[in-house]
Parts: sequence; structure tokens; C-alpha cells
Amino acid sequence: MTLHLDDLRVRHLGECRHDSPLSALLAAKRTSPHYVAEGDRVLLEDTVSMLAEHGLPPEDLPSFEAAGPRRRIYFDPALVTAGIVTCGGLCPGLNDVIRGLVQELTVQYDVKRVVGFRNGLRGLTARHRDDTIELTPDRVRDIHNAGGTILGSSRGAQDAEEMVDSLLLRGINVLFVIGGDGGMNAATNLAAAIRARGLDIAVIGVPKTIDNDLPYTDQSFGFQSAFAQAANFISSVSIEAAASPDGIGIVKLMGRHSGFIACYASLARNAADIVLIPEVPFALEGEDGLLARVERHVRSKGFVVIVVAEGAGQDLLAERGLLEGATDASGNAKLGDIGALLRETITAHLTAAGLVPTVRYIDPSYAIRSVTANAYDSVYCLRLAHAAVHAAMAGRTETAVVRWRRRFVHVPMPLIISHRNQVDPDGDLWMSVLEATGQLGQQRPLLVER
Ligand SMILES: Nc1ncnc2c1ncn2[C@@H]1O[C@H](COP(=O)(O)OP(=O)(O)OP(=O)(O)O)[C@@H](O)[C@H]1O
Ligand SMILES: O=P(O)(O)OC[C@H]1O[C@](O)(CO)[C@@H](O)[C@@H]1O
Ligand SMILES: [Mg+2]
Repeated sequence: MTLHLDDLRVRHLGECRHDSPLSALLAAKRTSPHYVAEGDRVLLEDTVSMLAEHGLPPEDLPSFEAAGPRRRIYFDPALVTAGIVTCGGLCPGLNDVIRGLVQELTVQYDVKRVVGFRNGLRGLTARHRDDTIELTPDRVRDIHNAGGTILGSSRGAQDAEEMVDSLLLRGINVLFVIGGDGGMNAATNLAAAIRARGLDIAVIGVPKTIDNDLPYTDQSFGFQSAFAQAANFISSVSIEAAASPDGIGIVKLMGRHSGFIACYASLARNAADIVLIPEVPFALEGEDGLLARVERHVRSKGFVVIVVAEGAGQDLLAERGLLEGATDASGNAKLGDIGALLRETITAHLTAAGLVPTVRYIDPSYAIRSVTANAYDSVYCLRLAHAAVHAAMAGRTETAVVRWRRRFVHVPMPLIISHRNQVDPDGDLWMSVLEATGQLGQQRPLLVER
């Protein structure tokens, strides 16, 4: 998709007429290698060839508005009531973001009231809108020490008009939606409904997903904590597999459509022989199929470790009638158990080949996303929260705050949901996985024409 400068402009509610309480901090600031001034922009692309292809002067190249505090702001903080909602699956760092938002709003901007809507967007429906949590600095002081979200979360559709009514009834001027692709979709619809009614309410998204499947963000917060935890399970399974004759270790990791967790967790331990992700189809049968490869590994090395993303090989399950074709409350496809299929077919294949396999299959499932954010993610969450508050107070709306090429920037929400971020089979991450696993060293990478 070719993007132009105009596609990357974010919406403003109006002119910034108030002095920011942070303006003194900004007085002498200019763009530097470590700071982007509020009038400057951050390039979308970062290679000479991609930039040259546009044939445009620098100021016309596709670029993002820099995040960060502004000298002048749109909202009078004394009149602001902020709302926060977390939606979709859990992700390490949710509490860190909530804490950062509340602290920045109340301490720096002196916003008097922050309201937490409970249990996801369900908390914005007529039935649940009065069941909120008052978020004060005291209430959030220690919440980052635990995983999950103190607000609760949920899946399932809600009516945008009903949610706008809730914002009006609760006197919300700025709403922070912390969510994944679904949450950002819902926030976009909500912002459109607010705009259609001509209301003065800012909607700011903080993208959240352990799957790292949202585009225009380097990596989503919590992803690093989640894959670090996943890597521990890879270590366990490889120790088990190595200690058993004809040992087979299989770890299935979350990643509905994107195999980032499987790739990064595998690279973190460098113990996997085979990594399977949704983006790279594979065959079970045939000389270059998975079963033959597993057999070769077992015969040469004595054991094999396979890391499989939950969304990989869904076509193989469908062929065998093992997919229900059902969806969850948010419309996400329910997946079949690729780990179980691997366990069964590998056991049968090796047994028929005269081996006596010992199979260890671990599905850590929720255990990787319910963890507390690690120190790196905590810093990241706090900085995203600061950026989100600055964006909201400056009257940005339908805008997500992300880190892009190490800078914090504003992305129009429609862009964040325009497509899915996936591992590129022609990109350098997958290349690293092939190099690290040795999948490349065999006849061909495990990318099988089917
Ligand atoms: N296309 C959509 N339009 C409007 N609302 C949506 C859409 N998709 C999802 N939602 C709503 O957004 C909320 C969160 O969506 P979902 O359950 O898919 O999780 P998510 O935000 O994608 O997070 P994650 O992928 O990390 O679990 C749900 O309440 C859901 O109803
Ligand atoms: O069981 P739940 O809560 O619906 O969530 C499972 C899904 O949520 C995610 O963690 C994030 O979308 C996926 O990796 C996983 O498939
Ligand atoms: Mg999602």
C-alpha cells in the first residue's frame, strides 16, 4: 500500500488555546537525535531507495506527526474528565499504561477526574456504564506490580451510539482505548459516531496485542514480556526432549494470524529445530514435508524441538475436518489445535518408521500473556501513556500513539486497522529464524509449495 503525506495526518478537535503546564519544559527544545520538535515529522520509510522512489522534497515525503507535549493545548485541564477502557485479550503492561495515564493526567495536567470503565467496551453500554472505578494516583500506585488489568477486559460487540451516550452521561471529554485490532476498530467507529454528532470528545488509542499484529508500530507493548515467558517453555521442552530417546518437544504459542511470538521466543533460546508460523504454509507429507524432516532430525541428532504458532497449519486441520469454523464473541475465528495434530501425526509417522518416540507437548497458552510486564515493557508503557495524554490534551482524536523507528508518533486510527502486521517470509526476521534453526541448512527452507 503506497501512503502519501495526507494519509498520515491526524484529526484535531480544534485550535489549541490554552497554555500547557509543560510549556516551560519545552521552551528551548529543538529537534535532535533524541528529540523531535512538535513541528517536525518522523519519516514513514527509512531506506534511501524507498525515499528516492517518491521523488519528492523531504517535507512532502510520507511522515508521521511526532508525539509528545505541546506548548499550547486544546482542553482546559480543569474542565476535563478522562475515561480509560481496556479491551480484548490480556497483555503484559496493561496496568502500567493505566497507571501512566492516571499519573500524567492528574499530576502533570492537574486533571481532576479519571474514570475507569470496567470489563472492556461492555463497560460503556447502558447496562454497565455506572459501574466505574475512580482512578486516582493512590488507587493506581502499585498496580504495575501485577499482570492483567485492574479494569477488567472483554470481547463482544457494542453499539457505538450507546457508547457515545455513556460518554456524554459520564461527562467524558477524553477517552483512552487500550486495545488490539478489534479495540482499535471499535474506537474508530466510536470516534466516527462522536464526530457525526459534532461532539467535543477526543478518542486516543493505545495499541495493545501480544501477537504484535498491528501495523505502524515497532512492536506492541507487552510483546517482549510475553515472548520472554514463552522462551522459558521452549527451554523446558528442549531439556525434556533432549533427555528422552527419540525425544520430540513441541511448544504451541499464541499468535492467531502472526507468528512473531514463535519467531522471537525461538530466537531468544535458539533451541528450536523447526519453527512453524501462520505466514509460511507447510506440508506434513512428502520428502520435504514436516514428518520427513522430523524423522531426519531424530535420526541424526536424537531429538527435535518444534515451536508452532497456534495459527499455523490451520489449512491442515481444515482438510481433516478438525476446524469448527466458529468465531468468538468479537468475531475472531476459533482455531483448531495444531499442536495436537503435530503430536499425533509425528508419533504415528515415527512409530511406523520403527522409532519409539517420547513426545512432550506444552501449550503454555494464557501463561505467557498474564505475566507482569518486564522492566523494558514497563518503561515503554509509561512513555506510551505520556504520549497518549499529550495527544489527548492537545485535541488529537481518532489517533493512536505508537513507537515507530524508535520515535513516538501519532498514527491515524484508520491506518492502524488498515491491515495486519505479519512476519514477512521474505523479510529479515524470518531469515534469522531460518538461519538460527538450520531450517535453511537443509535442502530448502520449510516453505513448501502445496
Ligand atoms: N470490527 C469491529 N468493529 C467494532 N468493534 C469491534 C470490531 N472488532 C472488535 N470489536 C470490539 O472491540 C473489542 C475488542 O476486540 P477483540 O476482542 O477482537 O480484541 P482486540 O482488541 O483485538 O485485542 P486482542 O487481539 O489483543 O485480543 C470487543 O469488545 C469487540 O466487540
Ligand atoms: O482465549 P481468548 O481470551 O479469546 O484469547 C486468545 C487469543 O488472544 C490473543 O492472545 C490475542 O489476540 C491471541 O494470541 C489468542 O489467540
Ligand atoms: Mg485482536
